Amino acid sequence: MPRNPLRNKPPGDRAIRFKCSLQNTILDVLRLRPGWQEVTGDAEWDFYWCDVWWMKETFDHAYLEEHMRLNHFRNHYELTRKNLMVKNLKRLRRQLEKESGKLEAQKCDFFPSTYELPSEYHIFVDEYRRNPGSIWIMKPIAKSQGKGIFLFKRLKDITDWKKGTEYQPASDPNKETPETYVVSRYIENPYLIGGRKFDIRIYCLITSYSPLKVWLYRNGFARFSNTRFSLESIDDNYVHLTNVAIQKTAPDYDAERGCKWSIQQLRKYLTARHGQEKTDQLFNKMNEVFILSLQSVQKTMINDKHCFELYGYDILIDDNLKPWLIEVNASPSLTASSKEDYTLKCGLLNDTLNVIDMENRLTGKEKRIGGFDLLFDDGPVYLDDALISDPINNYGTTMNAFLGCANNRRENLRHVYRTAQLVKKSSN
Ligand SMILES: Nc1ncnc2c1ncn2[C@@H]1O[C@H](COP(=O)(O)OP(=O)(O)OP(=O)(O)O)[C@@H](O)[C@H]1O
Repeated sequence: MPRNPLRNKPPGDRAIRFKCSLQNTILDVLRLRPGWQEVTGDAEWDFYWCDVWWMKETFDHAYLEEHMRLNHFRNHYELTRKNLMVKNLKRLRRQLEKESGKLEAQKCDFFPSTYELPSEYHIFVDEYRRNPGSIWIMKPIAKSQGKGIFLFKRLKDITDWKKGTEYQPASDPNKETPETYVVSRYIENPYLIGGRKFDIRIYCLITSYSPLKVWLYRNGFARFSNTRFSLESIDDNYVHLTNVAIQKTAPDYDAERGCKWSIQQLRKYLTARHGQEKTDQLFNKMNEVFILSLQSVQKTMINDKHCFELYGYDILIDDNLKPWLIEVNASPSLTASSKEDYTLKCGLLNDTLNVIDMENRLTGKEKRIGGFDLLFDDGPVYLDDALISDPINNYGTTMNAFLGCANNRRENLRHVYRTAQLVKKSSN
């Protein structure tokens, strides 16, 4: 019997040959990995950190040997394209409502009301009219780093924009149809720290969709806006968009400070202000967001044992301590914006490679590998008490939520994961 059922190790004792399409921390990590050797061009490889274009253009024609591993699933975009993510989440909500009732379906209300434009324009207009005075945010589905995003209040802003050059297919001879956008309810009551808005980046590593196996990274970060939050100036992206790509162009941006907090810092702050229980509830709800969103695409994803995916989740917290899913990134930025950021990303990537285990060192029974905790393995994972120690550093385990009430811990967790269990049962 092989020790690890995935049996990644290439035959013989030769080096693990890797290819890498990116020129940032991942390349540094791969180059420093003992026993790994870089190959380029058409050379044969065992491990390829590719870009999403390679998946689209080449994967379907490539023959992959048993031990080869790739960092994307073929149709990763089911979760990472803004319009498809919402379509899949809406479907999950409908399914839960039909099978388990409205109350369970409400557990899926962690994404703001969203419509695809132009295809759902009329449904959006009905919703817009039912919510007079609300603020909406428009985002092109195929762009990132805040490009093309704007906020609006009046329907007229949309009609004017539709007439404008960005939307009109005629402005680009290669475009036959208008660019697809999503329009979402803008979360007008974000949780503020020092008067500033922030969002949270958390990493989840999926090593299989069937069965679903999810690893959660304990070290994420909060990204702050450089400018105090206000709803007066909805045209000011520095106030409303917290992505680093936008914030780093602000005139008073401090590159070394980088407007970032570690998750541990954030957790300490929230615990001091709201107490352990409320903070734990927030982090448990986030775990539920990760699991339900992944379950929403589980059946649609083309599972392939050669593939894994490191998703970057963007979560916004509102002033009621409710987490909102903003988007999921298939290629979360691996470029470091500061020394701390470089350390975090190198740690994340090294631990990712440790979980993928090309070296075939694991038994397959591990629940914690480096900074990763196993969150879901065809069902919620309950870590052994020995792994539960420091509530601040153990954010990802969910167990920490119940320190101090050990007897209730499992019961509470079962409650948190009830919906995930229902989804699993109904998918079988
Ligand atoms: N519905 C919303 N309510 C409030 N703020 C939002 C909402 N959607 C997005 N934002 C803000 O806008 C920023 C950019 O949004 P989003 O991440 O969807 O765009 P993007 O261009 O794909 O960015 P990324 O660089 O993360 O790929 C978020 O970081 C968040 O601060």
